[in-house]
Amino acid sequence: MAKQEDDQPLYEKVWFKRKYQRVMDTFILLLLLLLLSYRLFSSNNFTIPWILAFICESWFTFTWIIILTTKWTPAVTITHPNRLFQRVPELPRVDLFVATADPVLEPPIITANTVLSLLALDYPTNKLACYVSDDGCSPLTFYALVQASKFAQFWVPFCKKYKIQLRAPFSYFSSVATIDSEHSPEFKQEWSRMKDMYDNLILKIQDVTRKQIPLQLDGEFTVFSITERRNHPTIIKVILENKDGVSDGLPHLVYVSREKKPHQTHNYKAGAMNVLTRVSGLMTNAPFMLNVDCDMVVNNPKIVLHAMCILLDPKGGKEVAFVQCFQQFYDGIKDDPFGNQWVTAFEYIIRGMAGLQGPHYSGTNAFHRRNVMYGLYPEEIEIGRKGKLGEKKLLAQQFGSSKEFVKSADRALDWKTNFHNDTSPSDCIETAIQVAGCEYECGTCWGEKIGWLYGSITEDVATGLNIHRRGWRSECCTPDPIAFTGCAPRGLLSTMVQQKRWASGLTEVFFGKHSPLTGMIFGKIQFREALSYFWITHWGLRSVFEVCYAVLPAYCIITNTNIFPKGPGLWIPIALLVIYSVHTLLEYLKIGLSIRHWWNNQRMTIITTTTAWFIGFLSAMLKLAGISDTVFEITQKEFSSSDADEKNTDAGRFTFDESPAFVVGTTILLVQLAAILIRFLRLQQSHSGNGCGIGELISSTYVVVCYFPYLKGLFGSGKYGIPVSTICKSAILAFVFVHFCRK
Ligand SMILES: O=c1ccn([C@@H]2O[C@H](COP(=O)(O)OP(=O)(O)O[C@H]3O[C@H](CO)[C@@H](O)[C@H](O)[C@H]3O)[C@@H](O)[C@H]2O)c(=O)[nH]1
Ligand SMILES: [Mn+2]
Repeated sequence: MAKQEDDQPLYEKVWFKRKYQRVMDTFILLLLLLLLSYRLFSSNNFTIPWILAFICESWFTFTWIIILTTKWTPAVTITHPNRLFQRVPELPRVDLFVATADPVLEPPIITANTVLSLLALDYPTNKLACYVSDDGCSPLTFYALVQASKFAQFWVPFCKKYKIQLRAPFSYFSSVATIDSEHSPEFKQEWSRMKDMYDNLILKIQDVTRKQIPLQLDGEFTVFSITERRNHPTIIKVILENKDGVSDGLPHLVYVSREKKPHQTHNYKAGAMNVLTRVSGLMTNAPFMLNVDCDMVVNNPKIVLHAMCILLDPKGGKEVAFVQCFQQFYDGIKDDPFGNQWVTAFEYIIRGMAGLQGPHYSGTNAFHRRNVMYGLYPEEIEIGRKGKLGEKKLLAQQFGSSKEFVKSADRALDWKTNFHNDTSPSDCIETAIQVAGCEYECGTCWGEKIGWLYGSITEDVATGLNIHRRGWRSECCTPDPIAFTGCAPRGLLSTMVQQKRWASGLTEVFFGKHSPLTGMIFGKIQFREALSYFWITHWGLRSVFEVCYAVLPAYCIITNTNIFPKGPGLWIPIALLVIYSVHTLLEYLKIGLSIRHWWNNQRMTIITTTTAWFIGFLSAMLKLAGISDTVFEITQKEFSSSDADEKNTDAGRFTFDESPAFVVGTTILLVQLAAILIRFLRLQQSHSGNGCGIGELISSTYVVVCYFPYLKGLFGSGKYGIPVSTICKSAILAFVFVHFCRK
């Protein structure tokens, strides 16, 4: 019996078929091919718009093939944490990384909650260490963490004693706002005490944030009195230290604000992660690292155990470089008005990738192997790095000049999961300050071959791609309840900032030296995996085709030409639109989403690709041309206490500002409106025979329907209206376009 248990795997991977989906996807592909061949063989119609339409549709067909192969063989992983204790004599250490960068866009109370939820994980506390990177170098964030650590002394035991699931206090207290009589008096008493303490914590943090009580920069805080955000020495503070190594105490908690100098590039989040990797390498050197964004709170306290099932599995585990949990949100607005919750993308695309070489790394909610981050290849598993590159001199060239760090890296590169340092964090502060300096990486492999990669503001995709390129696999971990939840952008403006950043970052990857294509040809990215990476990284480029396809019908109406067939041929694009819509709608309904959710997402796909992605693409092009650099603009996170929600009755309404993305959108809308107007006033140029038909009118109207929130914005006021300057710019552009068409 015991023997049998020994043989049971720690996790299973189950591939499944979505037959109906396969049929529909294939059918849509056939329709696309039919449309393309119709275009090829209708020789009477080789006009410029016709050829442009053909090029765009070829591109769409190509991306459809990619989506189809990505979705073809989805898989789920089932983990068995209860077997872990029988199979693994000693659980390995895990270092927990949290990144924050701006105390205004990322309120410290959010970071404090994330940290509290991590400190309270169901895992031996002497095996955990939590490192917070603060790129904002903010005394407020530090203050919030210090206060949170005091609260943690009570909060963590409370959570563990009563097996609380939600261990970020704000999510717990908003789900359990009052307690009823069925609980024991003891629990009630402790609950009230916790609630009071937490309310007190919020008050304290809010008071200093709103500057009602000035933060005294003395004692622990003195270092902050001489700092500027972009010009300051490294600050490392050990806030909590589990000196006795007890398994039911509190984990270490370390605050790190890496050195910044005004003219030194700091590589945004990737740079921050690399500093945490080195600092933690000196302090705890855990074989595994979990990284989360400051807003991603733990939703399933057993998540580390689930992830360890995959990473420690004797068979599968050795090929798996990282375990990715889905990005899900606790404050998503109903029916996803801005299309930033990605529910279907995870369900269909990422699960699809999970059935191939594995999901891409999405920047947060991922467990990494330290030695893989240090550049290890799967072949080096058994021998470790020692055999080949073990020489200390070589290691120092790659990892930098700190002897202590090189030693720790050397140990990490040995394929063992139970290595660790015996020193305690506060013993290594001086060496840690050295490795967090902004010149430490000069001349080393950091950001190139080691750690999080530089050069793209979507460092996550680049880094994951590089790991897959070396032949590693990755795995999804989707336990029930879900692992982490975070803030989804709550408005159109922050959504646009995020989407623009992704589009430019992904374009950088697409055209960079670590593109999916080179990864496949020169590396070990499998063919279908490379295709799905192609899909992720082509977002910026896709916008060019989408913008082109959106203005083509308007062009045709104005010039009285056509891109769609007439007569029976017109049924091909109509059938495509209808079947595609019904099929995607069913995909939404099948996983419990509403029709409204589906429509919002359809609409936002058109709006986002033609605006934010287009601008993102252009800025990546400027970077590639060496004209300007791309900047990591942080997404705003809002701390949603219940009263803020009440005020926020208009959540989901579109708001606008003067950003260039809105100029593009407004121009596209005005061009369609102008075209439709021209058509109804019968101002079109007359043509013999081949004039514009109903197909173009339908398309143009469809674009207007998708852009309806913009139409409302034209007449809206305040933040709900498109700024006059934007309307003027767009009107001029639209006028130039119409004029150009009519010439
Ligand atoms: O200079 C910087 C900039 C950002 N961050 C942190 O990076 C994280 C992600 O930034 P956020 O603005 O929340 O980006 P999202 O749009 O939510 O990010 C998604 O996309 C990013 C890549 O574009 C990934 O890094 C993220 O993990 C992923 O969640 C946050 O914790 C920031 O504090 C830093 O530490 N330093
Ligand atoms: Mn985020």
